[in-house]
Amino acid sequence: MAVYTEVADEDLAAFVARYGIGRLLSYKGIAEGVENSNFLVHTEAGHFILTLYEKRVNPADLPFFIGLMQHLAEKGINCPQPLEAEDGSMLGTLAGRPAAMVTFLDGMWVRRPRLEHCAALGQALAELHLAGRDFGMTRKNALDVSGWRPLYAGCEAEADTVVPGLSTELAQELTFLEANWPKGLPGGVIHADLFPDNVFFLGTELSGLIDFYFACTDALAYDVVICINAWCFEADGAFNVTKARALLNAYRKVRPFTEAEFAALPVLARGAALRFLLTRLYDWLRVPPGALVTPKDPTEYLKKLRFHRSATSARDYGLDG
Ligand SMILES: Nc1ncnc2c1ncn2[C@@H]1O[C@H](COP(=O)(O)OP(=O)(O)OP(=O)(O)O)[C@@H](O)[C@H]1O
Ligand SMILES: N[C@@H](CCO)C(=O)O
Repeated sequence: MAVYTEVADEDLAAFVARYGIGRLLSYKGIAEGVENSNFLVHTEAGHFILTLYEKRVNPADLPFFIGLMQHLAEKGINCPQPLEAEDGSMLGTLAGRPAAMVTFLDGMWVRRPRLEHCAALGQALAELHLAGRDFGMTRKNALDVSGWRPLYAGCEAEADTVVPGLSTELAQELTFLEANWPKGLPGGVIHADLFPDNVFFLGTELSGLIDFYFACTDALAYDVVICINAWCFEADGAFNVTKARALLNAYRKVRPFTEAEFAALPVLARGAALRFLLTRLYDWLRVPPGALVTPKDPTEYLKKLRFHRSATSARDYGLDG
């Protein structure tokens, strides 16, 4: 479930009335998602998404996220467009939480992405990176290489209860990545969480990108390998190089890789795997008894990390140069 905050009907109706989108006709909580509370809101003007930002979102970051969605939507990216209230604000307060209304996007996320989905995603990611070039705000990636050690420290003592030997393996990986993390790669706005559940399709046509709440300023190629990890491994853990090739080739048709990015792919992919392994492990070790949200499996990302450790060049991801 992802409705952490209950909203009184009359409060919601008053909140909606500020947007000039007609009367509230109906609404319902959306079960998917884990970070924030989301509602599908139906008014005389159509359907909208209302998000109440929960504890893990820093309110100071909200102007960046909202401003970014607005910027990208204006550039033609299919992403939620924040609605402006009659007083000109795009952020309000509802039930004691910061809240925003955004446009509803049609489409469904794909449980088992095929080749054509991976290609469409690669193209859309490159378009997002180009559209973000002239966005005026920046946000440090809180989960970049400098953020991994504190996360590890929070898991170190119990990691071996999940997989024997995991604590040492993570420590060694972290030390390697801290010493070898690429610097000076082309940077800009990245989505940083473009997993299949954040990408909508109508058939094989990509119809929308959502959930910009990890977006930040970082190496563009890092966003690409986050996608390789999330889209190009099969359910049994096997890497599908054909899907990776399709994703990367579609991306580079829109924004070609530099030599340095090309060379950095394996190490970036290791870092991206470690980042999601650590956040999943951290959450896994802290599931409250009776929790309604099932934590995501950290070992899925351990397998991905081990695969990338065996990779030596961009060729292992299907690229020849
Ligand atoms: N603009 C939108 N248009 C249509 N549906 C949306 C939109 N935004 C969110 N949703 C729906 O709400 C669900 C949860 O949204 P989202 O992924 O942003 O939530 P979250 O709690 O931040 O999740 P996550 O755990 O992925 O960080 C989505 O799976 C989708 O069904
Ligand atoms: N996409 C993340 C979860 C929330 O953003 C993961 O799969 O670990």
